Amino acid sequence: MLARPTTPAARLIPAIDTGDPARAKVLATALAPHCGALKLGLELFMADGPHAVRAMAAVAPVFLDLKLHDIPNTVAGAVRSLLPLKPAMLTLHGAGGGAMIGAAREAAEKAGAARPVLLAVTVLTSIDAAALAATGVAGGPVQQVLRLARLALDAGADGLVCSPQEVARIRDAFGERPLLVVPGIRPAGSAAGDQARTATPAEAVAAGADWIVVGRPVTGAADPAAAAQAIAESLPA
Ligand SMILES: O=c1ccn([C@@H]2O[C@H](COP(=O)(O)O)[C@@H](O)[C@H]2O)c(=O)[nH]1
Repeated sequence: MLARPTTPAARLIPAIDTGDPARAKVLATALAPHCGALKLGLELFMADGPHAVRAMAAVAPVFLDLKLHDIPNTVAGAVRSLLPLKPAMLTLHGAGGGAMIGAAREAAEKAGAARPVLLAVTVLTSIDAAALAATGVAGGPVQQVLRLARLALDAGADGLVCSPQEVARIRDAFGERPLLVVPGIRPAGSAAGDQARTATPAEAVAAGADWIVVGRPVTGAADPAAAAQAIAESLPA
């Protein structure tokens, strides 16, 4: 399994969000020397599938963010189908429940020591308190993140995806054991876009994030490698 990062640069996971495989290759090649892993999500996977994963894995560990969410049997099958691609990290949706996460863990164990880190997505970082309430969930984002975190960790998830605004509360409740991967990161002065629960890279790491996921502030910069380096340099040692 991918080990916890030990240097500031290794904490950074740029999100390679593009449907253009050629652009993805350019970004991955430029950013690989400045990060701990590269995130490949739905946009690129829908466009280029397993080929994109193999191409990215040739330059850096791959955080495959597909947010699997289905009945346990189907998610276990999806995990088995993904294992030959050797993703370093893989996301499941925490709202899929304990049986789904347990089935995913059992399927992932087939890869032995090389299995991917299994991360449960809690409450998407684009969702604010009002949007969460509109889905019928009682309590605010922090309460729901802690509820889903307990369920996921008890069911066999290695860690969680949460916003920087819940990191300290998760550390208080669950200690150092869960691996925390944190999107919703915005360097000072950068546009929030559709992200609702945000913090700066340094704030997220100071709160206890293991990895930070940064997409547009890096990939939309004139020099993505320089933007990644600047973020790494802003992090506590
Ligand atoms: O709750 C979540 C889960 C995943 N993401 C992903 O992270 C990146 C963030 O990109 P930005 O451009 O920095 O906003 C993106 O790939 C999301 O799919 C998330 O933002 N929030």
